[in-house]
Amino acid sequence: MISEIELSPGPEHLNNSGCVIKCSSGKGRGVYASHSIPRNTLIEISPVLLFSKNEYEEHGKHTVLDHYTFKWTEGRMALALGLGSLFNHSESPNVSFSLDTKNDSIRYTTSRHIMPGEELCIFYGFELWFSPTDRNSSAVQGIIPADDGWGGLTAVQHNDDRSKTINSYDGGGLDEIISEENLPFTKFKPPPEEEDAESIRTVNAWVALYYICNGTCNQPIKWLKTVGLEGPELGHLKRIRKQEEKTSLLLSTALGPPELPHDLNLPAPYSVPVPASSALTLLSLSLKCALWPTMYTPRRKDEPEVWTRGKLRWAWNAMKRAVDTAIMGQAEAEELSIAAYIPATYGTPDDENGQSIADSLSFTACDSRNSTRHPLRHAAVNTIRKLADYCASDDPIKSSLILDSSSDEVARNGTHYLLTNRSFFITHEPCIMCSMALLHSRVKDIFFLYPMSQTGGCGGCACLPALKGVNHRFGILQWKDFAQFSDKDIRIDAAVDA
Ligand SMILES: C[S@@+](CC[C@H](N)C(=O)[O-])C[C@H]1O[C@@H](n2cnc3c(N)ncnc32)[C@H](O)[C@@H]1O
Repeated sequence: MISEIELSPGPEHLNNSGCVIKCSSGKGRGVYASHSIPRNTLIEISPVLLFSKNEYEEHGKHTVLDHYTFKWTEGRMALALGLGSLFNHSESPNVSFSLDTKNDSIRYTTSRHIMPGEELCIFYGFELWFSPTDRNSSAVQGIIPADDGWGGLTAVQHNDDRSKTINSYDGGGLDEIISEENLPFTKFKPPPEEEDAESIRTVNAWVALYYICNGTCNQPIKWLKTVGLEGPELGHLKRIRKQEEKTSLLLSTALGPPELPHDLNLPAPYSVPVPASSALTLLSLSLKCALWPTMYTPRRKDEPEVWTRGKLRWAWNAMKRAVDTAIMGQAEAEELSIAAYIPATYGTPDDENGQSIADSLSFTACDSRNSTRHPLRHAAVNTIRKLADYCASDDPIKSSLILDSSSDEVARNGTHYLLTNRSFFITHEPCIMCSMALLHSRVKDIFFLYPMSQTGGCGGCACLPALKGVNHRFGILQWKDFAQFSDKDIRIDAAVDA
């Protein structure tokens, strides 16, 4: 790493974010930070020089320009002026870029905190024309970095694969509703919901009971609101039960009783069975409320999810991303060709500065059990783990993971789980272990391409969300036509756990 003193001050200061040009070992010139730069800083806006498709095909692509140009709209190619052409490629980029086609420029923003002297790199895409110096462990660990979705600095492709992998939902109105029979996937039909007293699942929870003195004593309720006992596991239950002059407080599901404040003079807590999930029908509501007041979150059985063209475009891109990641993992690290992708929720809004936060909220990983010699490093688990690591970080935008906490789905499943309200895309039907990990993470739905009849946990050899005793249901959607994503065959042995 180059020190701050070596880099500044000096004639290399080319922009006011303190980015300088230096020689980058084995890569030619590169862009470096002369001082630390916070995450999400716009460090460069490069105007572009545009080449028409013909001009580029006939001339540009036969020159060195082909190593510098970005794919633009309408088949055009763009050469970034300013610093834009000098960002080198990395598989763990620290800068993301967005094409501003209205203003004919490219905007470069740091995707994490940058240390002084660090090289600033972007991700060019999966198809490189050179051997990158930093090609190393990232693919091997099942960690594939974020792509800006534009394919990066690659030349226009003419091969058949590209024509086959065009998103057929591109173009047309985003809000156009696509009818059920024209959806590109089939939906697994879950069994009926619990309806009788026997099928209600419970968990034991600690409760404190007290008597209201003169109807005014609500300190215990105030204490409960501030004490931080509210875990996601109790999100489907009301915290207070009032029965005439008695009030009971729902405290926690911890193994041992929680400690109560001495000054409130509450009696020792006791443990009672409470419903393990919210009520989906009125019958189930009355049965569950007899145990403890429970939230009513009816599943709108007769109203299937509405799919618009825009949402299908989003889903198609997400599935394509999983397929590309699988192909890359197989090619680069001889992994099994299985990969998963968790996209940001459809319609994720930009931040207050108009910057997209979707990339920061998206996670992808391929299977890495071969390279790591770790039998549990499946693609689904690797991807969930990346999301979990992100949730454990101090990133200020991570609260955006829960985009609509008022939705039925969030209310039903609790707001604090890793995959609450999130869709999960995976190339192969996940095995029982991965399906259980997804269930525990409260995934909203799972999309896959290849069914795994001998090992799958989403209808193949078992169907986890349909099992009696599990406390969450998720949607299962199998894409009908896998050839649309790639002409490469990424099927795996039927006996393998995906
Ligand atoms: C857009 S230019 C980047 C600036 C370039 N280094 C220069 O000095 O002009 C792309 C070229 O940089 C080199 N390059 C970029 N990233 C690299 C990497 N990770 N490893 C090796 N070479 C890289 C390749 O030669 C590539 O064709």
